[in-house]
Amino acid sequence: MPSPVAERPVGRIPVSLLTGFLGAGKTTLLKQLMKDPAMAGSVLLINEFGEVGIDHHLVDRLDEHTLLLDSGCICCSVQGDLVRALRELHQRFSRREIPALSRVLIETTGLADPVPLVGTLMEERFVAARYLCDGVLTVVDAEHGLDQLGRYREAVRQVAMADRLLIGKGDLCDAATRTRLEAKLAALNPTALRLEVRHGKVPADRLFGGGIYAAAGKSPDVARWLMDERGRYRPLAAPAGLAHGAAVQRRLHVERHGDGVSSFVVRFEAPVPWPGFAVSLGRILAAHGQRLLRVKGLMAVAGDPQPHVIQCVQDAAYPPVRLPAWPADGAFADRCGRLVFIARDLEPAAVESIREALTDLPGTAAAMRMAAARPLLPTRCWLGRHMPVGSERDIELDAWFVRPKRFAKRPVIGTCD
Ligand SMILES: Nc1nc2c(ncn2[C@@H]2O[C@H](COP(=O)(O)OP(=O)(O)OP(=O)(O)O)[C@@H](O)[C@H]2O)c(=O)[nH]1
Repeated sequence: MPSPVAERPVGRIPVSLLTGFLGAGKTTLLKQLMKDPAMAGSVLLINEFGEVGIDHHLVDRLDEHTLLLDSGCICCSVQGDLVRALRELHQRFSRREIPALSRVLIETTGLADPVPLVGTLMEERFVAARYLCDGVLTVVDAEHGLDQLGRYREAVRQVAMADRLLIGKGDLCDAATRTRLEAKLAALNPTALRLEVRHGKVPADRLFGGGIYAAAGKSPDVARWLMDERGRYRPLAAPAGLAHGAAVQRRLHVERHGDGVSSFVVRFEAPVPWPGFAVSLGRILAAHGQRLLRVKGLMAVAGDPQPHVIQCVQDAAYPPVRLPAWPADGAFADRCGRLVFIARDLEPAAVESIREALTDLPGTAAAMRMAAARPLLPTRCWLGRHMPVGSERDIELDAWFVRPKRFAKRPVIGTCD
């Protein structure tokens, strides 16, 4: 019997929102999910915060069924971008330019407020007649989730609106933190099905088919938020000039997220020496981690033709992986490394010092001395002060670990499968 996910829907096309705070593990889940045969015929819409998109390079299925919503924050431009994308998708489907759609899956930015997205799916005339919102899937970072729920309104709404709470990074979280997280999730959303996700692995048939999205059964806040949302976007629907539209979007963005969130990109003209880069990034995370919500990018590393994917959340750096090749188009076609930073309340002087630290990377010997002085950097470059390295040939790289070869036990940086 075919899985319910693969069945051709009668009438409206089901749409699911995949949300979760910055770095929670949405793309990791998407990457796994897209390998599931049950997802055949589904279309992905990927939205990212920040000028340079990374996520779509990490999901293998990059074809006409993966669309980028790359003009900023999806929840603040929902009437424009999302509606336009769904409209075009449906028109292409109606003209038989693309095969039947079994489902649309929208990966939101980590800062997205799901309320306007769900509101639009349920109420925008064109969309609601052709699509149905059948689920909000929220990935929760077991390592940082509690802190994020305490500090960010967006994280609270993502959890409260969920039909499924997908708890990832359980391997990085101690038992006491996990117990407190579970209690917080139960208070915010007692009815959502909670599923454990290990490195993005969860069966597709546990995620979908929950029926039409409804506020009933969720916290009373959910119905109130959806009600408040009604009419909020009317100014955008009015025949307004582009400048006016952008101003309204900017106002909505500040209303939703405050004006302290910023994003900037650091571009690298040449491949970086890994030890100097790892130590410098580790020092940046240690100094600014609380205000750095997310750092991610692709890096060109000296001596390696493959791009390295860099992933950090607050002051945690995750093991880098290699992509098989540089993207052939888009911003990374020039094969220059770029890091996208998303920060909250990071003053301009701090941004400048981050840029400087990454522009002026230390040589390998200096990096080793710096690492020896700070052995607990988030990028754990390790080298005993009394174990001098003769030459770069003596150094082994193992993810963020940089050490003399004679101490290396495990293989070097992994690849993105
Ligand atoms: N140890 C561990 N790491 C994980 C797990 N899930 C995700 N990660 C890592 O967390 C980092 C961020 O994951 P992403 O999937 O990129 O997070 P995201 O939610 O898509 O990030 P944004 O789109 O920037 O909001 C990556 O380095 C992942 O490999 C997990 O279950 N365990």
